[in-house]
Amino acid sequence: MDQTVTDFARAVQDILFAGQRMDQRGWVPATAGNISRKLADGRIAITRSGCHKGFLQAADVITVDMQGKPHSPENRPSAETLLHCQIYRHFPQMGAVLHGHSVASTVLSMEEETAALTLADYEVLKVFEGQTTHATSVQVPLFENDQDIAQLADVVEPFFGTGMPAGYIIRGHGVYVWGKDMPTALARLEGLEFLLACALERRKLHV
Ligand SMILES: CSCCC(=O)C(=O)COP(=O)(O)O
Ligand SMILES: [Zn+2]
Repeated sequence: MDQTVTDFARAVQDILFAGQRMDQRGWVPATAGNISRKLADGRIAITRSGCHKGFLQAADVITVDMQGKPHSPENRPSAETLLHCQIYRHFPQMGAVLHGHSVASTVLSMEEETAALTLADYEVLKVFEGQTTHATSVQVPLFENDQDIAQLADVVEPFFGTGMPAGYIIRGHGVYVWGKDMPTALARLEGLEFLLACALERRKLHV
């Protein structure tokens, strides 16, 4: 079988599996969230816009180029495709991007008045690239939500030069994480969501 077809088929499997895992944890309510995987030929396999990510079918995964243009004009890619493309352009070694809408990321980002959420002294910080100890802190940048995704991408752009270690959060919206492959991206998402849940619980204790 053609390597390209096999690679795409494997990407579809990765994306459907990731959607199920994210749905099991309540991170893709309604039709929220989107998932992508870079293909060996430089195309991006990404979820269609408006489908429930917990019940994806193979037909719900389409391909776009690095500028976010679908290879088949009749396909409507995720409304947030440009944010995925931006990550792949800045981090060519990355192979998967996940976007989820968890309660913790949504609530904490609406409560936090500064420009970043600080996660410090947690053992699970070691899930993020380059982190080797609990005795550290990770800043997760917060960006204002915007229906104009190209405009939102422009706001995020300067932060890629700062070595964002874990990903970022759009206020009142959700998280973006990435990894060299889907298992790594999923581990980062689960690690970040665990830490956000801890932070939310701690805020409840101190009300
Ligand atoms: C119902 S959530 C609103 C859209 C959104 O934020 C999202 O993550 C899903 O958009 P998509 O176009 O990828 O389905
Ligand atoms: Zn979203």
